[in-house]
Amino acid sequence: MSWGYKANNGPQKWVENFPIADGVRQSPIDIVPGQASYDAGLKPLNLKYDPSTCLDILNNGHSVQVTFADDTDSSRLTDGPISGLYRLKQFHFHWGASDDKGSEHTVAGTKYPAELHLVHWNTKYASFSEAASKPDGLAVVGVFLKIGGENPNLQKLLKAFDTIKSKGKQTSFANFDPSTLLPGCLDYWTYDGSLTTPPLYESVTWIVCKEPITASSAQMAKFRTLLFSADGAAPDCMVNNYRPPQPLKGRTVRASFK
Ligand SMILES: C[C@@H](NC(=O)c1ccc(Cl)c(S(N)(=O)=O)c1)c1ccccc1O
Ligand SMILES: [Zn+2]
Repeated sequence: MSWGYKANNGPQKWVENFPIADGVRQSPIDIVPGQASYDAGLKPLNLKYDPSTCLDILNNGHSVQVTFADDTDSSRLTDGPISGLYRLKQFHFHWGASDDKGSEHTVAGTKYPAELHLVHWNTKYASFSEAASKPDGLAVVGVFLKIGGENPNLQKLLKAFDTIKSKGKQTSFANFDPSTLLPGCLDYWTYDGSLTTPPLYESVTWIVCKEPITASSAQMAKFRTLLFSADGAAPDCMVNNYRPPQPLKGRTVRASFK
């Protein structure tokens, strides 16, 4: 049986096939603002995305993912806590069965209804898959979603959901600008962590934005119409696809803001 988010294959069981689940730099974590240390040396994030690199949107059986052409530097992240240039590979979300949970990172114990992850890989390596297992291989920008007014930029994504309801469904998705999903203020916390899904590689520089973006409760309900299950199988709602916070194990969380 493959990994998932249920009692019999979920986060508490992942260590059986992925022993690094008990590693020293696992993600997500609970971010405690009062314990983060302000670092004046941290640069502002420099994100530049080219909508023409947007390729398609897919239900990978664990989340909904939008993938990008990463054969050029036209959608990339520089500065912030990283050195060098990291190319955008994909973005995806994690969310709950109800509006009171769903994010992977938490802030002083507070759970948000969802969390967006923009996954970038270090161009000192030849590809995403080569970078994914290196300690400085990946940089993920995390953005919390909170319940508020309808988010028109999210609406473009949600409209595609009916065509990718079940696992393995994919459809072309062009000219989407992921910067429309970023908050106005790019203050962030940063720490060394891991993929939050198997294979849980400890290869991620996490960059978690302090300011959430909004989604309406109806938009959150749309995420919950997606299925973990493939066409023809018993429908299994895609909800609670989040890993809970992991032990900090002595790591420092830095803040880009006072
Ligand atoms: C669910 C999906 N995971 C990723 O693609 C993924 C990749 C990199 C990062 Cl950094 C993250 S994360 N959540 O830490 O931002 C998630 C997945 C994993 C394995 C096999 C198939 C599959 O679809
Ligand atoms: Zn993720």
